Order: sequence, then C-alpha cells, then structure tokens
Amino acid sequence: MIQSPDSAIEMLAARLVPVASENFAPGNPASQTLAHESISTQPINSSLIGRVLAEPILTDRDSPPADVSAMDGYAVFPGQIDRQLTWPVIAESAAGSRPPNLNPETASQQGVIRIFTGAMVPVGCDRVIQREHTIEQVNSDSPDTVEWTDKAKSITAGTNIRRQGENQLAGGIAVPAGRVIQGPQAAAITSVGASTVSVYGLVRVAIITTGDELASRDENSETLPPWMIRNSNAEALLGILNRCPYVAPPTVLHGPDEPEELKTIIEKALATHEVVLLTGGVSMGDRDYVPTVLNSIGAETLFHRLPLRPGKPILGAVHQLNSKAPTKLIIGLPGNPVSATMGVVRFALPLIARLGGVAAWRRSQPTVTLVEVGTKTLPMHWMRAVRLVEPAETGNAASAATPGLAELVIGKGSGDLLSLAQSDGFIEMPPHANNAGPWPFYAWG
Ligand SMILES: Nc1nc2c(c(=O)[nH]1)N[C@H]1C(S)=C(S)[C@@H](COP(=O)(O)OP(=O)(O)OC[C@H]3O[C@@H](n4cnc5c(N)ncnc54)[C@H](O)[C@@H]3O)O[C@H]1N2
Ligand code: MOO
Repeated sequence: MIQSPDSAIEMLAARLVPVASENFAPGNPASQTLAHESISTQPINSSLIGRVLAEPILTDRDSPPADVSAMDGYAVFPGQIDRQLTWPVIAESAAGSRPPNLNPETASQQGVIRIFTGAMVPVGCDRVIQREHTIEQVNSDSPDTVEWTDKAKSITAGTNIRRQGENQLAGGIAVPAGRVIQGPQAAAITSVGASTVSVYGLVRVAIITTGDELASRDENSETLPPWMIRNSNAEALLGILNRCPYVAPPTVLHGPDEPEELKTIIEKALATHEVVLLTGGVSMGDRDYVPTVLNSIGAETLFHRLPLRPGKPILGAVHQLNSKAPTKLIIGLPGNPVSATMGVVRFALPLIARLGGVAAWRRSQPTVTLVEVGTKTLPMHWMRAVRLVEPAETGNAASAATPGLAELVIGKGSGDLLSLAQSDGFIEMPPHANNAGPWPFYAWG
C-alpha cells in the first residue's frame, strides 16, 4: 500500500526512461512506428530555449581563453606598488585587441599598463588596480601617470585577474546533459562555440477528459441544461502543461461514459503519445470505467487511491505495447476540478520532466509559511489552495523578513474551481499536521 504522493511518483518514475533514449537507437522498431522525434541535432537558436540537453556540451578551449582583467584600471608588475608611488602609463590593453607585447623585465622598470575589463593581462603582470583606487593624471606632452592610494597599496597579487581556464578547461563540461536550455545555458553553449546540440524529443501528452455531462466551453447558458457543465478540466490541464517547454502541444480528446468507446480512444492516444492524462471516471460510480478499461488494454496499474485529499481516487499506471516498446505513463486524475488541477501539478509534472530527460525532475519545492492555520487536521496528505501574501500585508515587522508567506484559500471542496481561481498554487501538509509550516508550495505557473 503506497503511503505518500512522493512514493507513488517514485514508483511510476522507476518504470520510465527519457523519451529520446528509447528512440535514439538505430533500427529500434519503436522509433519507427512512433515516428517520434529522436535526439535531434539542431542549430542553436531561440527555438532551442526550453529543450533538454541530451548530451553534455563541451568547451572548445579554456574558459576564459586567457588571463583577463576583471576591472578597468592598471595592470602592474610584481613589486611596482611598493617600489614607487607614481608611475607613468606606458601601454594599454583593451578588450578585443591583442595585448601589448612587452618585456616584463624592462617594462616593470618603466611603468604600468592601462587595462580594461575583459582585456588580456600582459605577460608578467600580477594584479589589476581598479582605476578608482588611483589618482590619475592626464598629460598632453608626456605619458599619463597614476598614483597609488592607500587602498591600491592593499591590493594583493592575483587580484582582479580572471585566470585562463578558471571556469573550465578545454574539453571539460560546459553544460551537463539533462539541463533545460534557458538563458544561461544558451549563453554557455554559445560561448564555447558549439554549433550543434543534442536535445531530447518533445514529450507528447494526450489529455482525455471523460464524462457524459461535459459540454463544449462554447455552449451558452440558454442552451446548456443544468445537468450539463462545460469541460473546464481540459483547460486546467492545458494551462498547467503550457509551462513545460519540453512538452509538444498536447492533444485533447474526450471520451464518453461508455467502455468500448473509451477503450478505443485510450488505445489511440497511447499509440502516439508518451503520456495519457485522463480526468474523471476513476472513482466508485457504476459509470467510472477508467480502471477497468485500463485493465482490459493490458495497462499495469501501480496504484489506485492514495491517502490524499483532494484526489484520493487517483490512479497511476504504465503501458507497454510490447516488450520492446517504450513504457507509457497513464495518470487517471479524479474528475473533480480541484483534484484534477492539483493532481496534474503534483504527479504529472515531475514525471513528464523525467520523460523529457530533465536530470533534476525530482526537484524540491520552494516552501511557504501560513499566516494563519486552522485547528482541523486530516489523517492523510492534504493539498490546500493558498494565495501568496506580501510580507507587508501582515503588518507584522518580525514576519516581514520571512520569505514565502501564504494564506489559505478556503473553498467549498474539490468541485469549487472558482475559489481555486483565486489561488496562486497549493501547499501539501502531511497527515495530522496543523501548524504554519513551512510547507512545500506548488505554484500554478
Ligand atoms: N462512493 C464514492 N463516491 C465518490 C468517492 C468515493 O470514494 N466513494 N470519491 C469522491 C472523490 S474524492 C472524487 S475526487 C470523485 C472522483 O470521481 P471520478 O474521478 O470518477 O470523476 P467523475 O465522477 O467523472 O467526476 C467527478 C466530478 O467532476 C466533474 N468533472 C469531471 N470531469 C470534468 C471536466 N472535464 N470538467 C469539469 N468538471 C468535470 C464531474 O461532473 C463531477 O462533478 O468521486 C467522488 N465520489
Ligand atoms: O479526492 Mo476528491 O478529489 O476529494 O474530491
């Protein structure tokens, strides 16, 4: 019996491997029948932002490629600061220019070198003095001069020099595999001159809503009878998945409360998607066909029902077309809108990240502290909608320093999608807890 959401996620994750490693092997029949984008070698451009690196990016040369100055100022030779208070400026080293070619022995007797941030440090110089720690004198008919301030005299050897290779040596890892390419990774990839990168294929997700009560979101209230409701879960799931840049635009399907038709839809979805997210039909009703239909197609249900509120009836399963085919993930989310929305964040997002090749898919959540807690407790894991509050709003100077404050958004239960719309996310409390936390916070965006 699985006791926690985390252990349920681990159990599913243990059966999944990142999409591309299934599809990369040449001649793998799965890759042909799936026609899925395998690890693709693509030029670096903005469309790669959000994709997951399938192979590490290596540096083509030392980073930085030479000793360079970290400051605008004066490069000095050993001993120059102590030897003399005022020095002529005999040369200049600018970013983007070859450094002056000086003989350290003679140059160190003659003067210092004006240098700019990012410029190469001339051979023999052992530190850079920021210009603001000098008194500069501009001369028209003789070299400019600099005089050391007391601050300049305290600057020790090695200061303000970025050493060749201090970030990474040539051939070392610039960005490891499994990283999502965001701004810093794109910059690192560019800086090491990589012209191509390997990324995992996009994870294909199918959303299947179920239930005969569901109508199109375009239905107007004059024609929509009170026993019908608009299909809001599809929008909730799409909105949440939209934040995963390594997910292909999801397919949205709808199944009726009829097992044969539902079976056909699920099988079709499994053929062309790595993930099938169902909403509704997992509970105890006579028309809750999801568990039996999954059974009938040979899916392996790893858990059905967890000690969790909302979302107790949640179902996690895997499916393999044949022993060589990739293992697909199926999550049966309870139909209640609050359960489905929290469930997709809590269960589907980390597992989709795992399938997408994200190395840190098991990332720990930020935490928030509640400004006020009730007395109620539950003997199960409790996901509770919260709104983030500005520290100042509490009017309490001591708590203003506390990061991540939140207040509970009290709703009318797992059908109350309108109160959920007033929240920023939810916290999860373990069984029997009723203190202010801090508790892990799961944001909507
Ligand atoms: N006898 C029992 N009944 C129920 C139990 C139980 O343990 N014993 N569990 C309850 C809990 S908790 C939940 S959660 C729900 C889950 O039920 P299902 O997953 O089978 O979902 P449905 O019955 O199909 O729908 C529940 C509810 O959600 C609405 N819904 C469904 N899909 C959508 C959608 N796409 N957009 C908007 N709203 C949707 C649906 O109309 C129902 O109101 O079961 C309890 N029952
Ligand atoms: O678990 Mo249900 O989701 O409480 O309403």
